[in-house]
This record gives sequence, C-alpha cells and structure tokens, in this order.
Amino acid sequence: MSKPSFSAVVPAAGIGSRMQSALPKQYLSLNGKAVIEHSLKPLLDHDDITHVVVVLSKDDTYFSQLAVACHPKIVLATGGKERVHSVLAGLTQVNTEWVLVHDAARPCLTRDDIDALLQHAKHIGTGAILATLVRDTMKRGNDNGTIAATVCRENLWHALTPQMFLRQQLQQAITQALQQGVSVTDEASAMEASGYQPQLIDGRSDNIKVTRPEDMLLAELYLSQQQN
Ligand SMILES: Nc1ccn([C@@H]2O[C@H](COP(=O)(O)OP(=O)(O)OP(=O)(O)O)[C@@H](O)[C@H]2O)c(=O)n1
Ligand SMILES: C[C@](O)(CO)[C@H](O)COP(=O)(O)O
Repeated sequence: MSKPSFSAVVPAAGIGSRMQSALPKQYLSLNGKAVIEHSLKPLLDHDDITHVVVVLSKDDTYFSQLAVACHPKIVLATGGKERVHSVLAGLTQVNTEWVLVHDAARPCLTRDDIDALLQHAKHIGTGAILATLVRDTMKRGNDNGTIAATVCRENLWHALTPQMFLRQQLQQAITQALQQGVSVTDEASAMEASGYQPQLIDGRSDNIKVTRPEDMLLAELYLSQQQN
C-alpha cells in the first residue's frame, strides 16, 4: 500500500469581530509573532505535510508582510463570506489524498496532536477531528436567559481543529451540504450530513481558538509553557 499523502488548509479570511480589535485577530501579536504564524508553524514543520494552503480575504494586506509568507510549502487562496466558503476555496488548491483543515485562529496546536490525527489515516477511517470532552455541567437556555434544561454531558465533546478528511470526500460533502442549506460550522458537520461518522480524537485542551480579547492572554501563557 502506498504511503498516504497530506496537505493542510488554513482558513484565515475572517475579520475576528468578537475580538473587537482594529487588526483581524489572526494578525495580532502573541509572544512577538502573529497568531497565524504560530498556527502555521507545526503544520509547516511537519515532514509528512507537503503543502499548506492559506486562505486569505481578498483585501488582505497583512499576510504578505510576514516572514512566513515566503515559506516554500505555502500556497494562497482567496476566501469567501463564511468559514465554510473559505475552506471550500482552499480545497480547490489541494491534490493530496488527505487534508487537515486548521483554523488560523488556533495558535497553540502541538506536533503530538497532529501526529495523533495522521496515525488515524493508517487505520483507514473516513476522517477524524481533534476534540475535548466537555468538563462543566451543561445547560440549555431559554431566549430570556433562564435555564430550560440541564443537558447530559456524557459523550459531549468540543470540536477543535485540525479536522482531517479524505480530500475528495470532504469537497463533495461540503458542496452537497451547501446545496442543501445545511449549517456547516466545521468540516465534520458537512461529513455528518453526508452520513459519515468521523472519529473523535482526544486532543489537548490548550488548543484554544482565540475568539475574545481574554483568550489572547491564555494563548500567550500556553505558548510560553509549550516552548519551555
Ligand atoms: N469568512 C471566513 C470566516 C472565518 N474564517 C476563518 O475561520 C477561522 C475560525 O473562525 P472564527 O473564529 O469564527 O473567526 P472570525 O470569523 O474571524 O471571527 P468572528 O466570528 O468573531 O468574526 C478563523 O481562522 C477565520 O479567519 C475564514 O477563513 N473565512
Ligand atoms: C471549526 C471550529 O473551530 C470548531 O470549533 C469552529 O466551529 C469555527 O469557529 P466558529 O467560532 O464557530 O465560527
């Protein structure tokens, strides 16, 4: 059997409205480097990942100013209105068997978590995602802010990235989900809508998505711990 081939797609075309900063959050500085530089590093450093498609907003003037923009593994694509459209645009630049989709806004990804995903490809599933089990008591709220119910947290997971799928299957699943008006907030949700049951891989809980201002401090702390 031939060795599986891998590439990555990194959606980076968002505006980061919840971060409330002048710069899109992927370009904010964390320990002296842009968030996106941290997010790209473990993917670019991995020998089994042959190229990394970075999906930028059509008006992006920031990425080309970063040193990482010259990395030979990087290919650029232009994103769309929502994350799913950006991912689909990125997939058109990919020709490997497997693809890992990783948010530009997740700067604390580790090599070990990438390896856990790549290992899965050897067991031939249709795909896998990094995830962490929910730790708190979960509530479903009413529109008026009161509690409607306590949700059983057994088998309830937070979906993280990277999410790794067979490139062709993912492209088909996303295209179909968009045609059917299915909400696609991550790659797995498109695959689920096509009837697949992706594998959950227990990942590190410090692989956070920087979403709100307070997340930046946490990401800084996690990165400095990882670098020690
Ligand atoms: N049209 C879009 C929207 C989002 N993203 C990317 O998808 C990732 C995860 O999305 P999210 O955290 O929601 O980012 P934003 O959409 O930028 O943030 P917000 O929802 O706060 O505006 C980010 O790396 C973001 O740049 C993208 O490539 N294209
Ligand atoms: C893909 C994702 O990071 C998984 O948690 C997430 O769904 C994308 O972020 P959003 O904040 O829901 O747009």
